[in-house]
Amino acid sequence: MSTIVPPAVPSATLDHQFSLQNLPYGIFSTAEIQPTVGVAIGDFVVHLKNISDLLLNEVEGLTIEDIDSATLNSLMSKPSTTWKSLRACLTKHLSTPAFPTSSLVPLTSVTMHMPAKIGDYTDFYSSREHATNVGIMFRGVDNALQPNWLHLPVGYHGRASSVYLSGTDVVRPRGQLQISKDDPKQGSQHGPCKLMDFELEMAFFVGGPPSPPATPITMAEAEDRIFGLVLMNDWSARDIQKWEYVPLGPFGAKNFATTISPWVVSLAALEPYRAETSAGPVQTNPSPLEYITDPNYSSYDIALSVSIQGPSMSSPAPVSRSNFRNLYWNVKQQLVHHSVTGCNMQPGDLLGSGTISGQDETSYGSMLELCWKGTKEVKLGDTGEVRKFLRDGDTVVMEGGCGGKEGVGRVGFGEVRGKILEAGSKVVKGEGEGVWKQA
Ligand SMILES: O=C(O)/C=C/C(=O)CC(=O)CC(=O)O
Ligand SMILES: [Ca+2]
Ligand SMILES: [Mg+2]
Repeated sequence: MSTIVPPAVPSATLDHQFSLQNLPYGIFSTAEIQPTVGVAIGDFVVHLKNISDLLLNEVEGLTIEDIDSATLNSLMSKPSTTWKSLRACLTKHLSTPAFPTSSLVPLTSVTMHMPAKIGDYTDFYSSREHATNVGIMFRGVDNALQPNWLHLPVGYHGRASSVYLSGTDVVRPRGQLQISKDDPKQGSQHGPCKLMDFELEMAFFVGGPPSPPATPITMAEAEDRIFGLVLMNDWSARDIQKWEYVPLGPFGAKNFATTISPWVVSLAALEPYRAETSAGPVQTNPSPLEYITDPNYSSYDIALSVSIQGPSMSSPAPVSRSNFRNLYWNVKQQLVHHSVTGCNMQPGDLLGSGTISGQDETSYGSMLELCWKGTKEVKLGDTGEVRKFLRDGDTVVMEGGCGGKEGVGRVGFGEVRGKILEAGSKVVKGEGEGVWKQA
């Protein structure tokens, strides 16, 4: 556990989201530096290639591709022992006054890029409160939580190629919408989504060498197969979803855009913030089958928030505050269940947590729940503005981090943000791989 301020980077105080405890990985570039691997520390990024002699010498199994590539896939594909010794090596050198400051690039001068080439993307549905709330709204109180839900982490395979980086503008989708809200027999019409929504999620990147087919990952192996976590907004078109989801689940309502934050935070960084078993949901009624039983409920105390900034507002107003530990199924259980049938897991695969809603209505992770399918208005601070679903020009900002533990550095995730553009708007590639902006 790192409790000191690195002498060569005085900005990395214990209160800084990129304290010495964090050391998240990302892909950055500047006017002079092509996209490459960096580690955030205080107000700077460590340019790993710049200290490659030191790292390659001391970290067994590390290669130059791992620390100088346009994605983190090579580093992710290494065994967890390599990521752990890289972290230990960085921590050791950053703790000395002799750390070479010539390798530090100011955060204000960098452009961030997609952290990895995502081979496959899966999204879970692991908050009991979210599943219950959506179930009540889509299927009624009696069928809210399906009979399988407490036995396995429900999920669906999403679309990897439309996972974009924070900052991407999201064009309001067009699709099929039910003509009558209450009577599906009247059929559908084509038009712009009217019930545009966000979903507050986190997601993890699979790490370690690719698993061969028919080789399920066990609970004992799971932590060594999780490279790190990011924030995620799973943009959702609720009216498209309502009409299309029967019986195979989400399709076009969630395949047009999903955005993630650029810095990947390791489980080692989160370790001091592991949630007490008593702080998480109890899994005893029913107890999970043995292959997904976690002896110590493994989750993390990560505070999460969602804010919305309308076009006429000067800053985003908070609409929800939740916590990662609200999830019923944890990341290890999600990974193990995903592979139980023999599904091969690859470094760079992205697994979304599902919308993170808590019990309190101020902790709901989607507008669908916050406005209870349009029956309530959500106030945007004291601006006088209210919302049910998202309007064109609205920017959604999600933030997350761990902190406030005596003597332990903060571990922040930064933010994931995105603006809604009017249906039919054109976008072009923005600054940074994985970013799309209004044309
Ligand atoms: O039909 C339903 O119950 C709704 C499913 C979802 O909205 C899927 C989803 O994205 C899961 C999640 O984020 O928790
Ligand atoms: Ca989702
Ligand atoms: Mg999505």
